Amino acid sequence: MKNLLTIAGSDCSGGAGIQADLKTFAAHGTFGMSVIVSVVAENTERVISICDMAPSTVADQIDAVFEDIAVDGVKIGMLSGTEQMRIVARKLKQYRPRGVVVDPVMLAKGGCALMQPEALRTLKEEILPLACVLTPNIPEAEAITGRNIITPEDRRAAAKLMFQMGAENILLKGGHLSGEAEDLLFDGGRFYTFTHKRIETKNTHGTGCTLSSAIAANLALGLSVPEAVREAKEYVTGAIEHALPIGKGHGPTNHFYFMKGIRG
Ligand SMILES: Nc1ncnc2c1ncn2[C@@H]1O[C@H](COP(=O)(O)OP(=O)(O)OP(=O)(O)O)[C@@H](O)[C@H]1O
Ligand SMILES: Cc1ncc(COP(=O)(O)O)c(N)n1
Repeated sequence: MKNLLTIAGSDCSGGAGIQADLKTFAAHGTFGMSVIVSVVAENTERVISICDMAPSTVADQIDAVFEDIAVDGVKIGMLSGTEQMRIVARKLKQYRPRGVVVDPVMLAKGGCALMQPEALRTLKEEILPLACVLTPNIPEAEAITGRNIITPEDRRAAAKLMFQMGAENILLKGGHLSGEAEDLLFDGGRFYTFTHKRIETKNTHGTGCTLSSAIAANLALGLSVPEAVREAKEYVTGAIEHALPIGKGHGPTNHFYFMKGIRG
């Protein structure tokens, strides 16, 4: 059994954040653990409030996991502010886990900021270089690189820039493009594309969380980065195809669509 840790925010409505990550880890047959960095009161329609954990509470949770359990992979999601980023960076430098996937979460679907804008510099300087795989969507990549990303050439240039900034592999997600949902991977040498036709649905709450934790699980299970991304793309596509019409807004991805009776 591989042991996977998510360091992220809690989504009480179960569709994104820690909850999506733990469901993804379970669906990959791995043992999921969680360090809660922020408690987000949110649902499929809106974010009501965000309560950040004290940095010492984040540090204690990370210590509790690493002093006791062998960690085979880590996914980092929502880190709301500079202090939370600094403590996570310090602890990961101390424990040096393999296979860290960083999803640089900035906004919820409804547009609410999940990362304070002034934390962008710390994200770039302290979190991004920890990434074995960095998984920005297009607006996140624009914020990180400071460039507009419109054409396919812009996407390749942005990926190269994020590689130079210290991430080992960059997966630039295409959920925000029009047309096909095409994700672009750059490993410092080659580009790979992973494409699926766009699924017409409003139920896309937690797609980015699902994809990044599936990549972390696949890496821990021994796949190479391109294989881990290819399998994770298949997983998230299925989870969107069968997404659940739960709630009044953007319903959640479905992690158990292959199980009898849990269908969208
Ligand atoms: N409507 C869709 N049809 C097919 N694939 C999609 C669709 N929307 C997103 N995806 C895929 O889902 C994955 C997550 O991409 P996306 O760009 O939506 O991430 P994100 O914006 O970070 O997610 P989140 O909204 O959870 O923060 C990518 O592989 C993307 O191509
Ligand atoms: C705690 C938490 N982490 C991440 C997201 C992003 O997911 P989405 O953009 O699908 O709402 C979220 N809404 N909440």
